[in-house]
Order: sequence, then structure tokens, then C-alpha cells
Amino acid sequence: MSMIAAFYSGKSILITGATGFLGKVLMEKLLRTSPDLKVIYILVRPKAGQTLQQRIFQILNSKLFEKVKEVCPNVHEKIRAIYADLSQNDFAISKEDMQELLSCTNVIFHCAATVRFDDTLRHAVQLNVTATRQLLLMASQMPKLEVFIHISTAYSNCNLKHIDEVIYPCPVEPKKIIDSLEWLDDAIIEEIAPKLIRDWPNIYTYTKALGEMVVQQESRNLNIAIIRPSIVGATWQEPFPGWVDNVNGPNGLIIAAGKGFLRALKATPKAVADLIPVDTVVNLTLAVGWYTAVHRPKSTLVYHSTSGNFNPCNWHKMGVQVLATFEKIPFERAFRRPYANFTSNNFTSLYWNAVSHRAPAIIYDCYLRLTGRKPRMTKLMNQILRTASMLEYFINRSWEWSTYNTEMLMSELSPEDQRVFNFDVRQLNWLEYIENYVLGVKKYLLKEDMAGIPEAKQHLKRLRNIHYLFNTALFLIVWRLLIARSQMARNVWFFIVSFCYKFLSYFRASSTLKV
Ligand SMILES: CCCCCCCCCCCCCCCCCCCCCCCCCC(=O)SCCNC(=O)CCNC(=O)[C@H](O)C(C)(C)COP(=O)(O)OP(=O)(O)OC[C@H]1O[C@@H](n2cnc3c(N)ncnc32)[C@H](O)[C@@H]1OP(=O)(O)O
Ligand SMILES: NC(=O)C1=CN([C@@H]2O[C@H](COP(=O)(O)OP(=O)(O)OC[C@H]3O[C@@H](n4cnc5c(N)ncnc54)[C@H](OP(=O)(O)O)[C@@H]3O)[C@@H](O)[C@H]2O)C=CC1
Repeated sequence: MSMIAAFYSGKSILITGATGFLGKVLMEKLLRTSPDLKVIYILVRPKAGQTLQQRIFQILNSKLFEKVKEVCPNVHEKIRAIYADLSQNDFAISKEDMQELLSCTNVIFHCAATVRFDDTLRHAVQLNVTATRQLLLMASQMPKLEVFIHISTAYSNCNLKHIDEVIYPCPVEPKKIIDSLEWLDDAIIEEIAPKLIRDWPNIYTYTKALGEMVVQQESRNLNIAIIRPSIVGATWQEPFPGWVDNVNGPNGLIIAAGKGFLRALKATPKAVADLIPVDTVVNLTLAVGWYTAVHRPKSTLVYHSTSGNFNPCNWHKMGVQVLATFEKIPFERAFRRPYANFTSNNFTSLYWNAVSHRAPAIIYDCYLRLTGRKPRMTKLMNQILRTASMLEYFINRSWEWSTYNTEMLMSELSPEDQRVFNFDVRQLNWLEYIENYVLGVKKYLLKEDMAGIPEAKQHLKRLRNIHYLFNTALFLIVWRLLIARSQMARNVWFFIVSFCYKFLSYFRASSTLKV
């Protein structure tokens, strides 16, 4: 019997961010491995015209939850959705709901965050710092609480090269920032933001670092642990390989490359691509929840959920495998044939952007205009290039994350727990994982049918022919223009023609001799 699964049985568990990528996989694994847990409270807000109930219904009826229903048929009864907006005071939770949460919760998983790199400082602080503080305050009023797990990011200290499993202080106290945001107006906040974030690459990583500091300062006598995942990718094994559901991180770029929009990326090929499958992060998170509740470490432990020092893969290897998978399982209706170049050189990157990205977009938009349609490619290309430039920081550097706590925990697990809650990425086969990842992007994000693969391959062949035709025509036009204007070009042309003629004559003569 798994000790971890047994620990969660009969428990009332509160999850924030349960509608997000990580939160869904966490909820799924909990319900599948501990179907007799008491209840999972999830703090949800209505979104995109959907009520709370509609959102939960959609999640629980998705493919991700198919396996759960086999072991936990009453899965709908196990989930209790509570209306909450984490950017509001007291999370806008009703008094009755708050009372229930305070009196019943045994375990908290705090996953909610704004993960946008370009969010406003005010909103990012509200979500990633103030809401964390508020949740800790709530936690301190929960008599039955056994453990509080805070999900941070391995990049919260990405201004350092070597990162230990400790909480690093930020130059400005989170409390001071929270207080000043109360009276400063938005324009001033945006003006001071770059000065505040200093050598952090964006507001997201900076506010996640502040969030960790808040956890340390407000921990009181709570039993807390922090998980720091690196770049969270599609599922590796559970509940099935390749599941993914949003365009964050590598996902959007894989789509852009597979559809032939993105053909070059400013990346350092040898830099470590520190991807970590989402199910690995979830397994570690659940194991940490159990360990922290049962062993009650004296201080707040930080666990790195990274792959680089266990089983490193670099961007070159990853890119090559992504491209190889596009050959086997192409995406439908590609704009151009998938091809990608990683370059770390600024000039080359500018060149590729002009020639491989902007020029084809402009030509295609001209074609759309001429055929009476609305141009859209330049706008889309600008969006992709903006996204790629926001991710550049992370694909041009390598970090070293120490993993003492993660390794210690691995050795504390029973063989059964090591199997059921496997977070040992040494066993991960990158080539297989990336192939499943790309397949998952096609199936679950793009919702493309596998039956369309032959047609997609045909489409790519047509694009290749168009490409050859275009290049030949371009070459002939340029050459014709050159010959018309330059004596030098004419000389070269006559030299080539006479050389070919002589070669052919010699070849003919020697073949006649043999006969
Ligand atoms: C020789 C060999 C060579 C071989 C070469 C082979 C090459 C093969 C190539 C293959 C590539 C394989 C390797 C890839 C490298 C991956 C690097 C990953 C690094 C990740 C680091 C993460 C570290 C930290 C991890 C963490 O700790 S946290 C998680 C990370 N957090 C994020 O990733 C949020 C980012 N995002 C935003 O920050 C905002 O999204 C924002 C972008 C500002 C837009 O913002 P905005 O312009 O306002 O646009 P939106 O309104 O958001 O969206 C407007 C429209 O664009 C869509 N769209 C939103 N996003 C994205 C996105 N990404 N990608 C695409 N589309 C997106 C959205 O669907 C909407 O479409 P629509 O609905 O209009 O149709
Ligand atoms: N994805 C990654 O690569 C990495 C993620 N992380 C961390 O993991 C955690 C989860 O990330 P991930 O699942 O990818 O992110 P998502 O963006 O997929 O999910 C974010 C979750 O937070 C919720 N949320 C955001 N704002 C509010 C609000 N005002 N009120 C209530 N809920 C809110 C979202 O709800 P809604 O659905 O309503 O928007 C959603 O459930 C985060 O803490 C992130 O920092 C760390 C490293 C890497």
C-alpha cells in the first residue's frame, strides 16, 4: 500500500489554481490514487462566460479525467468548487464558505498565480504576493491544517547562476511593495517597475521571488514546503503521455514551428533545456505534502523539480527531435514547411527574422489583399516574434539547481511510493518524451485528427514544390537582371556555359571511344 496515497485518504484538501495546467493534473492524480479522500475544495472564478459549475463540468468531463472515473465514479461529489477571486480582499469568498474552509481543511496546495511575463506589477503582486500572504493568514486560522504547499518556480532566482534549495532575500521587502502599491497610481507603478525588478528578466519571476519571501516571513508555526519546478511540459506517463492544455512555455513555440511560422529562434544550442513533465512535478508535490505533514521538518524546505542535473537535454537535441517528429506527424494546413534554426548570434537572428519571418508574412498579406481578403499574417507573425523574444532569456542560459532535498525525499520513499509517485527523471527518455509531447500538442491543443496525417503530408509536399519553384524563379530573375547590367556577371555566365559545354563534349567523346 502506498503511504502517500494513504495519507491523503479521508482528507479535506484545498487547491488554488485547480483550473490551471498544473492544478488539473494535481487534482486528477489525487483523485486517482486516493479516491477515498474526503473532499477537494477548489477556489475558482467564473471565466470566459462560463459559470463555476460549467467550468468544473468541462474539466471533469475532459479526456484527462477519463481514468479517474474508473476508480472514482463519484468524482463530481468529491469536488467542491468555491467562488473566489484571488485578486480581491478575502478572495471574495462568502462567509459560509470561508467558515467551512477554515474549519475543515487539512492540506493546502497553492498553485494559483499569474504566469504572464508582461503582467502589470500591480496585478502580479496582487496574485503572486498579496494572495499568498492572504492564504497564509487563512491557513494560520485552520485548526486541522497539517501542511501548506506553495508552488513557486525554479526561475524565481534566475538572476543567479547557481541556485540552492533555500529562500533568497529580495532587495525590497514584499510588505513595503504591497503597501506602496496601495497608494501609488498605475502610471507611477509602471515607471518604477523596471527599477524594482533590477536583474530579474520579468515581473513574473520577480513577483514569484517576493512570494517565496512572504512564505518565509508569514509562515508562523505552519508546516510549509515550497516546490520550484523549471519549465513545466506535457505529461510523461500519467494519466497518459503527451497531455498538455495551454500555449505557455514551449507549447506555443512548438505550434508556431510545426505550422511553419517560426523558422528561427535566438537560442543557445548547448544551453540546457530544463523541461520537467507536469506529472513529475505533481508526483513530487504530493510526496512533499506527505513528507512535510508526517515528518514536520523544523524549517521550510524548498524542493527543486528540475531535470538538468539528473538527465540533461540541450536545446539543439530538443529542436532536432521536435523537427524529426514534425516529419512523422505533421500539423495540418501548415503555412510553410517546418524548419528551424537555433542561432545565438544577434545579427543572424535579425537576418532570419527579416528573411524567414517578416518577408513571407508581408508577401502572404499582399496575396490576401489582392484576392480581396483581410490581411492577418503580419499581425500573427508579430505576436509570435514577441512571444519568442519574451522566452529568449530562458533559452540562452543554463542554470544549476541543487537538488539535495529532492534526492533526500526520493530515498525516503518506499519502493511502492517510488513507483506510484515517481519523480525520478533519470528514467526519462527524451526522444520518446518529445515525440509524445508534439503528438499531444497536435491532439489536445490543436484538436487535429490523426486521420488527417496523410493529407497533411501531401500539403507539405505541395509546399516543398512551391518552395523549389519560388527559389528557382527568384534565382532566374536575379540572374537575368545581373547579366543585363554587369559585364562581370556576363563573363561568369559565359565561363560556366563553356565549361559545361566542354565537359559534356569530353564525356560524349570518351563514351564513344569505349563503344
Ligand atoms: C541545428 C538544429 C536546430 C534545431 C532547431 C529546431 C527548432 C525547433 C523549434 C521548436 C521549438 C521547440 C523549443 C521551444 C523553446 C521553448 C522555450 C520555452 C521557454 C519557457 C521559459 C519559461 C520559464 C518560466 C516558467 C515559469 O515559471 S511560468 C510559465 C511560463 N509562462 C509563460 O509561458 C507565459 C508566457 N506568455 C506571456 O507572457 C504572454 O502570453 C505573452 C507572450 C506576453 C503574449 O501576450 P499578448 O501579446 O498580450 O497575447 P495574449 O493575449 O496572451 O495572447 C494572444 C494570442 O497569442 C497566443 N499566445 C499566448 N501565449 C503564447 C505563447 N507562449 N506561444 C504562442 N502563442 C501564444 C494566445 O493563445 C492568443 O491567441 P488568440 O486567442 O488571439 O488566437
Ligand atoms: N507552467 C510552467 O511552466 C510553470 C509553472 N509554475 C508555477 O506553477 C503554478 C501553476 O502554473 P500553471 O498551472 O502553469 O498556470 P496556469 O496559468 O495554467 O494556471 C493558473 C491558475 O491560477 C488561477 N488564477 C489566476 N488568477 C486567479 C484569480 N484572480 N483568482 C482565482 N484564480 C486565479 C487560474 O484560474 P483561471 O483558470 O480562472 O484563470 C489558474 O487556475 C504557478 O504558481 C506557476 O508559477 C512554475 C514553473 C513553471
